[in-house]
Amino acid sequence: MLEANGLCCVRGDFTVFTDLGFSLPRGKALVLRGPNGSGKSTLIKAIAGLLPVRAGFLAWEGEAFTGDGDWIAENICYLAHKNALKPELTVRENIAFWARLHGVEDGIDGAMAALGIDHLGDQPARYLSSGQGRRTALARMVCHRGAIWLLDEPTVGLDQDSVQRLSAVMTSHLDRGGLIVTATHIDLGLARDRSIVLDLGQFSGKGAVADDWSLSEVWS
Ligand SMILES: Nc1ncnc2c1ncn2[C@@H]1O[C@H](COP(=O)(O)OP(=O)(O)OP(=O)(O)O)[C@@H](O)[C@H]1O
Repeated sequence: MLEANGLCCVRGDFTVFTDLGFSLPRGKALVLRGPNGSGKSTLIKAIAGLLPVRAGFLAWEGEAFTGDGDWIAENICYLAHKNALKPELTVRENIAFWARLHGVEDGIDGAMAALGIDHLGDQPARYLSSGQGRRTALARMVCHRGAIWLLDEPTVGLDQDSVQRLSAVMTSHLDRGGLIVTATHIDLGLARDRSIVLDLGQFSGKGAVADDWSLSEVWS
């Protein structure tokens, strides 16, 4: 269970959101919606430990986040707007590097097949198209053993087939007991009972609560 209670995040002198709360059980995705600038990336970065929280707290399995780097590396898989691939390494080498770092080394072939990039294994990352680069970053993510996936606009550059592959990969992660927080402007194709929508646009600066749970359900 990932929980946020009374969260307030500030960028510069701008309060992005205040009093934001949610409770996300394993097996579910929290889908962040809202217009540009409403705070989706800010919330994801705060969960990833990359931005300080001005007020409130985050908790995992009942324990408040401490910001410990080893814990974050082990439990949180963060995909930002940029793919962060090493351009001189091949697709396979990029994925293998990540898999060695995060502990799932036997999943490389399966991850490449799941994202439809098995034919690109020997291609240096600097020669990938935009969508191929994104698919490589997503395959790398599949090799992370962490339960918490943070995906900031994961579909950027993806064609329709790749979006379906991403949806399948996300569903598998949820089936394994993982959970996902993702910002997106498009429908990811997740089953309705697997996702909870949090619209930051309605609540930025005023407090935000997942729209299909009542307050008492969130905190009971
Ligand atoms: N370093 C910064 N200093 C000051 N304000 C910032 C900084 N970074 C972001 N902001 C502001 O914080 C607010 C939230 O930005 P954020 O990137 O979280 O929005 P978003 O919902 O992810 O937007 P988008 O849909 O465009 O990706 C915006 O108003 C933005 O201008």
